[in-house]
Amino acid sequence: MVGILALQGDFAAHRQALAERGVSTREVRKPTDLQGLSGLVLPGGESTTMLKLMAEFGLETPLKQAIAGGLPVLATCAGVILLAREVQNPPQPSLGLLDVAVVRNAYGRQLASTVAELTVTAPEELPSPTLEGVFIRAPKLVQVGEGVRVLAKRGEDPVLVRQGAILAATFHPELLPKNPVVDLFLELARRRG
Ligand SMILES: NC(=O)CC[C@H](N)C(=O)O
Repeated sequence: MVGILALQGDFAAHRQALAERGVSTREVRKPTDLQGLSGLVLPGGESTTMLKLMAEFGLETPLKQAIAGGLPVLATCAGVILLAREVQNPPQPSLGLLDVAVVRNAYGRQLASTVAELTVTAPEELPSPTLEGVFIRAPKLVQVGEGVRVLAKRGEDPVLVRQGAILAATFHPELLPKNPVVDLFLELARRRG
């Protein structure tokens, strides 16, 4: 069972992407929803709103514990901002579980949203040399720690990274059919069992 943080944002698109792969999902809104999961999706949306709701629903500490305990995670866009060690533009609190610094809204506003071709830099993790990525008011990773592996880049910018069982994309793999990033996350979740 894969959980999807469903406080705000595009959790329904993730649900759909996983349903297409025959994976059952549970919407996560309260601490008990985290029980018995093999993976967790932190969707895109508005990270500031998600932070507020996380605090309101008492989810912050249990989420932090579950992820620190090795629960495989697919974080997309705002989800990456929630996990980052440092958030800029403007600074805001975060769970600090992923050793990256991010600048919010770094590729321009909603109208500058785009589909870009990405170069895969870890061929043993992703099958094809390129990927498509949908960027919507996306954050930029401006610093990536030593224990964080860059799996794909947009130009020179890292846009898909992995740290242990955390897979983090500044774009939206759930919005394109058959995106291999979702499959890689499911592989991590399967390994966890
Ligand atoms: N598509 C997204 O998730 C955008 C993220 C949003 N701009 C934020 O800062 O929280």
